[in-house]
Amino acid sequence: MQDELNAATRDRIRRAPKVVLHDHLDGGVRPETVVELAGETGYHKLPTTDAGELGEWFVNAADSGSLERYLETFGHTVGVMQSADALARVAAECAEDLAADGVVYAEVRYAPELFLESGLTLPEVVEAVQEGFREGERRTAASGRRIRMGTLLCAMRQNARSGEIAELAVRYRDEGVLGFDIAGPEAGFPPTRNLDTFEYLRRQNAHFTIHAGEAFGLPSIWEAIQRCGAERLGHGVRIVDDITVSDSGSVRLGRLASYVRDLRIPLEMCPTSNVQTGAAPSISEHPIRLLRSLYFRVTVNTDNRLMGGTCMSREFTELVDAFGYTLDDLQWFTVNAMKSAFLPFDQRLALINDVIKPGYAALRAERLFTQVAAENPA
Ligand SMILES: O=c1[nH]cnc2c1ncn2[C@@H]1O[C@H](CO)[C@@H](O)[C@H]1O
Ligand SMILES: [Zn+2]
Repeated sequence: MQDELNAATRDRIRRAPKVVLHDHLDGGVRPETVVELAGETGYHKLPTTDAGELGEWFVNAADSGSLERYLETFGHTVGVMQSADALARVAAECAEDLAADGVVYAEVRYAPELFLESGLTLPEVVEAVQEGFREGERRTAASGRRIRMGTLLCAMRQNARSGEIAELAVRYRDEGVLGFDIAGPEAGFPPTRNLDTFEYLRRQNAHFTIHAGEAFGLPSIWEAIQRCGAERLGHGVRIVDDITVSDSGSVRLGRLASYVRDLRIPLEMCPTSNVQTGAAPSISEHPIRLLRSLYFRVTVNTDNRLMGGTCMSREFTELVDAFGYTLDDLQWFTVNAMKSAFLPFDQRLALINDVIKPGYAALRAERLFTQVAAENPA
């Protein structure tokens, strides 16, 4: 009976309240929208103008085994998002799509510096996206669902604009920008290139996460935490390199892995994306299983819904199929994510107690009543 109540079926996964902390705006555009915006803006470089084919093209091209080649696919989404209207549309649709998948709280990130090709300024980019997220929240509410959107601004590791982007994040902190991130190719661009930026953010009491331990190993995670002061790790999968599991099954954590676990540093894990970039060999061999079993602060995320052909429900489904996770596990990941959000503490607590826990409880209880109904047919 307990198993029955706790079973994570496809339908329940979709309806369960979910939280995503690591989702890129320019990695989650609807293929139809890419095609339409390309037509409107005269962007001629798309490999096809058939939306179905384009969606498949993104997934296949991103399935490259290399982060650098994975990132090349963003040229097409970034290319069609160069106007305020395009940015607002993509942001509104992002909120709607996440909400339709049962996401109740999302932190979505993007790099403002990539959207200046047609003359927008950095503040204009941020304002357009914020307006789009607000519109998406309104449309979602009108459809009877609820989603709360937060924004993270990324600086690109290969560019030298992180100071400016951090200032932008601080300037818009009361308008829904909750934090900062460093994204882009990891190898050759250590986060310590931006030490001044991180010091500035700490002086401002601002939040930041860093993509680390995805395409590069432990030194990158160590730098992100100990030299830069990252509160969360984007991916962080390579932390397993500091964990030894003996043949008998006993586990030894190195000092960095212990530190990450002891301080409850959130790992923004993105299973599908990690397989696509070669950071993990397959879902069934993904380090998330070991890290979850050791009670690291693991969260589950989409990274790029377009490039991964994915959504939160699909990420959860893959994990349920691979590891036999139940609703209890999915609730644990979701509460972990909500605890780790850059939203103020009182609001995080309210979302956990008033939305997430009751949502999972209702799913378990439903099964209880169908059972009773089946035993006592009218
Ligand atoms: O998994 C990732 N690792 C590193 N960088 C990424 C990943 N996914 C997307 N981006 C980069 O972040 C930028 C801002 O959204 C994207 O344009 C892409 O270049
Ligand atoms: Zn990412």
